Amino acid sequence: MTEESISQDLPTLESRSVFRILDAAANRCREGLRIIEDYVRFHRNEESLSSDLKQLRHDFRNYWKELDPEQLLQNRDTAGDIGTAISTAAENVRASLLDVVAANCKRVEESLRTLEEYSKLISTTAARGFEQLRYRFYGFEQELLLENQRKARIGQASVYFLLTEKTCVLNWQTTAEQAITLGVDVIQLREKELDDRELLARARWLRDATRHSSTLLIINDRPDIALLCDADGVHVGQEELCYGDVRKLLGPQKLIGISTHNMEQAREAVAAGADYVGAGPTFLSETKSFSEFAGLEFLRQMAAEISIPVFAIGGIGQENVEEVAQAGISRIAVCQAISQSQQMGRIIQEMKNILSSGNNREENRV
Ligand SMILES: Cc1ncc(COP(=O)(O)OP(=O)(O)O)c(N)n1
Ligand SMILES: Cc1nc(C(=O)O)sc1CCOP(=O)(O)O
Ligand SMILES: [Mg+2]
Repeated sequence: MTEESISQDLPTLESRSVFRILDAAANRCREGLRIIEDYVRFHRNEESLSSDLKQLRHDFRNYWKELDPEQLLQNRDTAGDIGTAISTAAENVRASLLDVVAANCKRVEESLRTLEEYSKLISTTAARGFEQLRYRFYGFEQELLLENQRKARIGQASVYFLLTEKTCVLNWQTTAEQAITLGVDVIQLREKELDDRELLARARWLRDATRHSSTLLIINDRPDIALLCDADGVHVGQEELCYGDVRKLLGPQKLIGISTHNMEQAREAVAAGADYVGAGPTFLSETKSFSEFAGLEFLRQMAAEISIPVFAIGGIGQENVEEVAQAGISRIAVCQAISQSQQMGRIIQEMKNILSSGNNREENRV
């Protein structure tokens, strides 16, 4: 039997069945890919993943053409398909967008396996092609679903603490331990003058201190240190490595935050796939000096447009967090409001209460 004409040796009835199976599997695969692509495009707004999925759909079409689409169509018999009347209760209910995506990931994988197996009767090229697409799609599924888990974790955060030793009134370890115990949602190790070994040792200490807490650990600037200490992610500014390169280093499970100072940078960060953004500087900061301030107006624009978590930053504390909340932002990143505080627990709770007030909550935005 030649590679491309195996089907001519099949009994007619079997050939017809094979074409029906392949036609149904191809439709299931195409439809599942489209559903996932719509989610990435319209909900996640991620250009890179969207174009990767579009390329996979394009490659799928090339292997599908190896199967004699005319034959598939001629042998379609939807009226005679007993499967159209069979469905389970679970198939008709989805609890969340993530459930829709997860269910369609499985639909795509199963249909690619069906195409791979039955194509072996018609075209070895197509069979091998569907096999490779299946392996590629497993990577997409991991990135899609793990990214959702990652985004869910940062999506719950409201108070994010930047830990810099020289700003602490207590020693840095005590400050960190108190902040974690008193409920900061994220702690970021932000040190610019330590040598790499001391920075890594400090990062590992913080990993141990946060491991059994609900506090996420982020490393500022350094994806290498974040990787070595198994941090939850890294935060990079406009001058550090770009999102795509950091994602190559950290893989799909780690959080990547990006600093933004204007709407163009914010849109770029969302399009790249950032898990969250910092937005500032808002007010005069004792920790870092700036020649210009994005201020509250930038926060109002961010609150109105940006779909991923936005952490306002820059000179924010108990005395002005209300203004941040009124601008529509429900998350803050602070350094000295916590590191200089003599009543850390009260400050953290008060800021959380103000940030959780009604008018600035993201879910209340229409
Ligand atoms: C949460 C958060 N937002 C913004 C920044 C600032 O990062 P960057 O612009 O890279 O400046 P440095 O902190 O590196 O001086 C941040 N660190 N965290
Ligand atoms: C590190 C940093 N980045 C900012 C930005 O706007 O990107 S503001 C800032 C300083 C944050 O410290 P504090 O809360 O003590 O002002
Ligand atoms: Mg930086």
